[in-house]
Amino acid sequence: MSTIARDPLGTGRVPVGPGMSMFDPMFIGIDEFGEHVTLDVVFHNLLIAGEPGGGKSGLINIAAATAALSENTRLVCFDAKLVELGPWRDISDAFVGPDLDEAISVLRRLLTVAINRYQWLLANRRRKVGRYDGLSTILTVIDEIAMFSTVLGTEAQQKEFSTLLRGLVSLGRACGMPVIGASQRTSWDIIPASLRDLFGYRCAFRCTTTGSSDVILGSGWAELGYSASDINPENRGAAYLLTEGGTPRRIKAAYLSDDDIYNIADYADWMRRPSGITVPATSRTSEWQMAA
Ligand SMILES: Nc1ncnc2c1ncn2[C@@H]1O[C@H](COP(=O)(O)OP(=O)(O)OP(=O)(O)O)[C@@H](O)[C@H]1O
Repeated sequence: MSTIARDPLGTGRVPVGPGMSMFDPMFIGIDEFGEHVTLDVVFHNLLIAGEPGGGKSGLINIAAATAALSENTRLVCFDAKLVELGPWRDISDAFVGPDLDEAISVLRRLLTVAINRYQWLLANRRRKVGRYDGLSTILTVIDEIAMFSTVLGTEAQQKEFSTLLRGLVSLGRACGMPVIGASQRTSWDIIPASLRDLFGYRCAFRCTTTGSSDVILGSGWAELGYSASDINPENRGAAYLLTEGGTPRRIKAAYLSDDDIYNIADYADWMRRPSGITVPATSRTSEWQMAA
């Protein structure tokens, strides 16, 4: 009789390592023709915005789940509400709740890692990291940017957070440190064009006005007929996705229920233990190594 060492999903079977990589296309849903929609997240930042209940957290969790199951990938989560990204806290290198001091300190550390990686790239005569460099992908996921940039802390701290975030979004993409940021509020003060334009991928879930849709996708798209205000409020998970150089595309994001999310998070946690079947990222540590 075979013995199952550990079976977090309670399926009675030994799970097989998924062998996923952040360098592979990340599946996020289907388009209006039923075709798979995938993103190249390692080299692009993703901005997700739209009115409450549109489906932002669903997409964020798809990305977090992919990262959690991918080899050599680390997660850094910012979630002032705690519960949206909470399932991933045990496998995150850092999980920041409603604490702006901590948010600033974690962003500073991420920027230091990014700068060290550029020094490494320069020393190795390279312009961006590759799949076989051995450097981990560090995915930073921020749910509700506005909580950190306008609600918590003092004005000076909020400004510092916004500056550091802009720095990470500008630096991260070539050194394997992409950022996925979400916002419920779709106004210029929360998503200024100078920040938005650093996101190569922009996903607009249902918005109330054409103006707020343009804040996410970019000025002029609503006039050309691409406005997330056209999305039926009942059609949750529907969005316009703009990828670099393209025109916005109607998509329906994939969706994971809360049970799915916790099952994947438990499985990822088990897989990441040294005794698991694979060890996707070097073990969790409170101090990131210089370029790992
Ligand atoms: N892709 C999807 N397919 C089907 N249903 C979805 C999808 N995404 C979201 N939903 C439904 O819509 C509800 C709200 O989704 P979600 O929490 O992701 O919205 P949100 O935009 O993050 O809201 P908030 O800003 O309040 O956090 C979900 O509980 C789910 O029932």
